Amino acid sequence: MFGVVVVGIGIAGSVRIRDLLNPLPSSPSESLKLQGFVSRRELGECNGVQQVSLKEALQSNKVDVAFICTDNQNHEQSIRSFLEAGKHVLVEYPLALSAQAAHELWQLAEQKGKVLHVEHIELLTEEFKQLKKEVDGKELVEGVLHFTGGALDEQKFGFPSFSGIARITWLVDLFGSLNVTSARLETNNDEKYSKLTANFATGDNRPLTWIEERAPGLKREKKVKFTFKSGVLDTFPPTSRGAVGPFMLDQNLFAQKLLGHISTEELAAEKNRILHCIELAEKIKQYCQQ
Ligand SMILES: NC(=O)C1=CN([C@@H]2O[C@H](COP(=O)(O)OP(=O)(O)OC[C@H]3O[C@@H](n4cnc5c(N)ncnc54)[C@H](O)[C@@H]3O)[C@@H](O)[C@H]2O)C=CC1
Ligand SMILES: C=CC1=C(C)/C(=C/c2[nH]c(/C=C3N=C(/C=C4\NC(=O)C(C)=C4C=C)C(C)=C\3CCC(=O)O)c(CCC(=O)O)c2C)NC1=O
Repeated sequence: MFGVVVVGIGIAGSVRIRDLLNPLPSSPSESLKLQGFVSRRELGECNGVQQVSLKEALQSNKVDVAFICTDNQNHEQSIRSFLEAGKHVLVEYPLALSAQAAHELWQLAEQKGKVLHVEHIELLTEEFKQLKKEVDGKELVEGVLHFTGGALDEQKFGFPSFSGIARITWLVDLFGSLNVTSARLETNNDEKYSKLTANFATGDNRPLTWIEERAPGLKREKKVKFTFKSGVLDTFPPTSRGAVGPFMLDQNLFAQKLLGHISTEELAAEKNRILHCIELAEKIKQYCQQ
């Protein structure tokens, strides 16, 4: 059994508590036991789970694992503290808000011999799995991924290439390692509007464009237009709702890592993808600030 604390009780943290309290029968998640949660607010109790202080969570020998579900700007500090205290860590993406911090945190986890898992529900949705099937085996000519969504506070969630890292992860998972060729950010502070445009080249030197557009009230939506030698893909293939939600799938994967059931090859591939995506986010930020 691994004792767990959840840190940060917003949307993601609440889903984590729900899923920890209701593990799928006979799934790896049954080896996780929720011991408490950490919040800056005085919540006392949440679904029968006790609030604990950050200090208690770090020091308690009943806690083996921390789920970090706070705003992005807090991830680095929280991960560092829990790893230093000898705990395994699951963190909601993005791992950190700079490539350097990401590398340091990974090094620390390895030094401490602890699992550092970066949630990646964007790869675990039925929508993405179907898209990946469609794309598999096709030869890309050029492509665009356009995301729209509500405004995010940059103070809390970081530069848009980091808060939007799930879109980079999609492109890397579909088309392999990428290079950033240019990027720009347009903003209108009065309207809390931001539009990031990043241009990539694939390993075969094919162009990919990512647009991340955010403003209050903008609907959370993704559009793709992938031109292949064999034709254009510009609608998402139809999907049925998966039997198990993406956060639960991610939690099961994490539990399998704790149990030592994931191969070293798979772990290394995941680490490479995560660090590669963070490096792309960093390069995009640099281009935008030039
Ligand atoms: N909402 C979602 O569907 C998904 C969220 N994520 C990630 O999950 C993280 C949280 O996102 P949301 O839950 O959507 O945001 P949110 O704003 O609803 O929740 C963040 C919570 O963390 C708390 N918090 C911040 N600093 C803290 C600290 N030092 N100690 C304790 N609590 C602290 C805030 O008060 C807030 O309640 C982000 O990293 C986000 O990228 C990732 C995938 C999906
Ligand atoms: C309803 C309001 C709503 C909010 C405020 C919300 C926030 C939100 N959703 C995210 C990702 C995500 N959110 C979801 C899914 C959900 N997340 C949910 O809160 C719910 C209800 C679902 C529905 C099943 C998924 C699958 C991702 C991964 C990225 C993606 O594929 O879009 C992220 C991480 C950053 C990002 O990739 O944009 C945030 C902050 N999502 C929402 O849907």
